[in-house]
Amino acid sequence: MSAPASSSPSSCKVMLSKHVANGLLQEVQEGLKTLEKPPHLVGFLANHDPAAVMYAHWTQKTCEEHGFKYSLREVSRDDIEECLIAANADSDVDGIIVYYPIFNNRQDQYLQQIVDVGKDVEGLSHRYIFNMYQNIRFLDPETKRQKCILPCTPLANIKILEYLNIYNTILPYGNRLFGHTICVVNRSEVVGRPLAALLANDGACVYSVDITGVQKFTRGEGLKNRRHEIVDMEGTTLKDVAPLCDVVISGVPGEKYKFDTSLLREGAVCINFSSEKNFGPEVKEKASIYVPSIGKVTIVVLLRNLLRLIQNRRVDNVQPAAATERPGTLEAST
Ligand SMILES: NC(=O)C1=CN([C@@H]2O[C@H](COP(=O)(O)OP(=O)(O)OC[C@H]3O[C@@H](n4cnc5c(N)ncnc54)[C@H](O)[C@@H]3O)[C@@H](O)[C@H]2O)C=CC1
Ligand SMILES: Nc1nc(=O)c2c([nH]1)NC[C@@H]1CN(c3ccc(C(=O)N[C@@H](CCC(=O)O)C(=O)O)cc3)C=[N+]21
Repeated sequence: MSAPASSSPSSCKVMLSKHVANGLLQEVQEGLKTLEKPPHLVGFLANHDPAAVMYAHWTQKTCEEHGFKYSLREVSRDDIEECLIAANADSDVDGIIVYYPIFNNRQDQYLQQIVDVGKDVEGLSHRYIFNMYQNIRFLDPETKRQKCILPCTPLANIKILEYLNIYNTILPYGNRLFGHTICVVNRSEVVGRPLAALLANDGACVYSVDITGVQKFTRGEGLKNRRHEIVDMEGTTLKDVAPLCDVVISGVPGEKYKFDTSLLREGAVCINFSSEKNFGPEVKEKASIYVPSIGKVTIVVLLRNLLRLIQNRRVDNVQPAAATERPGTLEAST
């Protein structure tokens, strides 16, 4: 019996993030083999935010399953500053993650700057954020042996786009998104804005959409600029830009928000990083590929960042004359 011609099954491929996570995990396992002892990640929990508690426990589980040591330190917010200073000085601690929000104001940014650059697994230190926006990829631009740390959720989105071959490896590293038009719905300082900047730095034309409007991030005509520039698109809304995009990435918090899939270009790639489902089931009628969540990749990226910190530290400890060893596998890609 053949299927009725009128209702052929949807041709959308639903891609689960575990496939990307498993590939990255292999890379992480290779890196682990080169170490004498398991890397030690310390998580500081100083709030009762359910999302943070869940993320912490989930990170712990992933660490323990894959040969990393994880310590969760639940502290009062009045003690967090001193605890961070102590962890910076403790040679038993390789990486530090602080779960936010804690004060939910500028004091959180202050705390982000206390974590030692050599232990900052989330790349929240000013130096990493500056280098990211400025499109400076190495801590040592001359010798290119120490890669900068990138924030986990934006980098997880990039790893998914690489897996989906949206990154075109025929093009040189740094230009591989040239020709793509990407919509990012969310412009928070922790995910949406860094993500838009990273994608534009890699050559994409990015429409960054938030509750206040649309901004366009690009490297200019023919990628003439070294880093992205931002233009405010006054009077433009999601309705105008979404149909232009071959990739749509959405991360709006709250269960009420739904991306209007009637705006999607036929065959667009759709990725959701919100903890809620920003795309309804009808997305499959329009999209070519739909990635419903990315959390698993985010956590593996966190572990990869931790290994990179250890690698960077190793390079730091080698005398320049002896520093002829080639960068390891972890430094070979983004
Ligand atoms: N899967 C992962 O690895 C991670 C997921 N998340 C999730 O991502 C979501 C966003 O987190 P944050 O960026 O920290 O939140 P946030 O509240 O700081 O930012 C939300 C952003 O969405 C925009 N927005 C809200 N309503 C909108 C609307 N109707 N139309 C267009 N834009 C709108 C806001 O303007 C803002 O730019 C949450 O669900 C969070 O749980 C966050 C971090 C990691
Ligand atoms: N310094 C810091 N960095 C963070 O990245 C951070 C934080 N603080 N504080 C708390 C929030 C919350 N957060 C989430 C991560 C994954 C999902 C998520 O949705 N994960 C799964 C679904 C979870 C499930 O299995 O049910 C997924 O995307 O597949 C949600 C929320 C990170 N946060």
